[in-house]
Amino acid sequence: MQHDLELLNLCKRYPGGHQAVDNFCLQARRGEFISIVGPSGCGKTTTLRMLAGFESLSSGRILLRGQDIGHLPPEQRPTSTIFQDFALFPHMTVRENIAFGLQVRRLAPAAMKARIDHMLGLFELDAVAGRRGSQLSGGQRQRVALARGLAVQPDILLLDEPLGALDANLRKSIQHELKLLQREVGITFLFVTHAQSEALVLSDRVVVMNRGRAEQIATPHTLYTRPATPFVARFIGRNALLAGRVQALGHGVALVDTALGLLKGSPAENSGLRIGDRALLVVPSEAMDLRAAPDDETQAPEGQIAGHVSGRTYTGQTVRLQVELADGECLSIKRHVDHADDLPNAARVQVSWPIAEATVIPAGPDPGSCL
Ligand SMILES: Nc1ncnc2c1ncn2[C@@H]1O[C@H](COP(=O)(O)OP(=O)(O)OP(=O)(O)O)[C@@H](O)[C@H]1O
Repeated sequence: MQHDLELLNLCKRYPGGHQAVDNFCLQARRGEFISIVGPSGCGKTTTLRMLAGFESLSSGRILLRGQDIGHLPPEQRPTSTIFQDFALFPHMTVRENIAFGLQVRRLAPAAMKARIDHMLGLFELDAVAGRRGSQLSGGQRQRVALARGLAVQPDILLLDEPLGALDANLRKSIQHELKLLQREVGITFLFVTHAQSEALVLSDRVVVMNRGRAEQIATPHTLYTRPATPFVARFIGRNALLAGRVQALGHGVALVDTALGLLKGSPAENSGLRIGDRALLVVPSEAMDLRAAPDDETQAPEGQIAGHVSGRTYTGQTVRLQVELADGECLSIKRHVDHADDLPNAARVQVSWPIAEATVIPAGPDPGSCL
């Protein structure tokens, strides 16, 4: 199958030697909504700018439907970019802003008018078509930016934190519109965001970037349930990470010898784990079950861990109980507010999880993130 977009071993080394993007690879299907998330400075914007042509590649290739576009100037690439500040021309009207890219592409006047009218209708901007960019609300400016980006009928829409400047309510409603729009126009979206939850809600797949590299590219569900690296396990969702060594492997189960006893999980696919390897058992907070320890049990049964409740935070219908373990580590476990008082502070508890819902991954090098 030919991919819509292929990024092959993209590298960017800025003058001065900083490696901002390091062998970044991604293949996207036509119409996919892909987000790139990662800590500040990990190379998200640089990747997007290389795609748009605003930044040169140090090495690597960008293929669009098989054609190498990596060395074309921005105006010759079939991409549109929407930036966080929307970059509208404040002195131009909404209509003129949308017309801009079409004029650059020298569209015939009749075709241009038809295209602009269609965009004004699609984004419900007819009523403000004559207003200047400086006279619009945040939401309207965002819609003009989208209309301007899509008017040129790009093959790929690149979005760099396009919702970052909006307040929380507007952001939610525009998120929804963006998803509907993407389905309607059917083109590939590449979306850079700091907001992990936004990426997980909107995307077909998410790229988790760290230090210029794609650590894992997967569906939101897989990232949550099967993180492939220690960085992803720390960055996505709320996971407990228990360090140890693999003691046994077989039948889809890995037995890990940890400071808290022998614990079980499911080895990550293609992890190459072997007996004796240093490993992390990753247990999602949602998978953890908590119960009071029976008085006559001083140690947790095999496969479970013992601790005591050391604090709680109420968040509406749910409570997060902090559970301190024997090694001093703390877990945060969600519980319905109705069951929170069953386990008062200082109560001795046992924590268990379904083996299939915990993932065992290689411990890897020490964790780190971009500075
Ligand atoms: N023009 C430049 N010259 C030198 N270094 C740069 C330049 N632009 C970015 N960098 C560096 O490259 C790295 C990646 O930057 P980039 O803007 O791609 O990160 P990011 O993941 O988008 O960050 P943020 O989430 O903070 O926007 C950073 O360390 C940054 O300081």
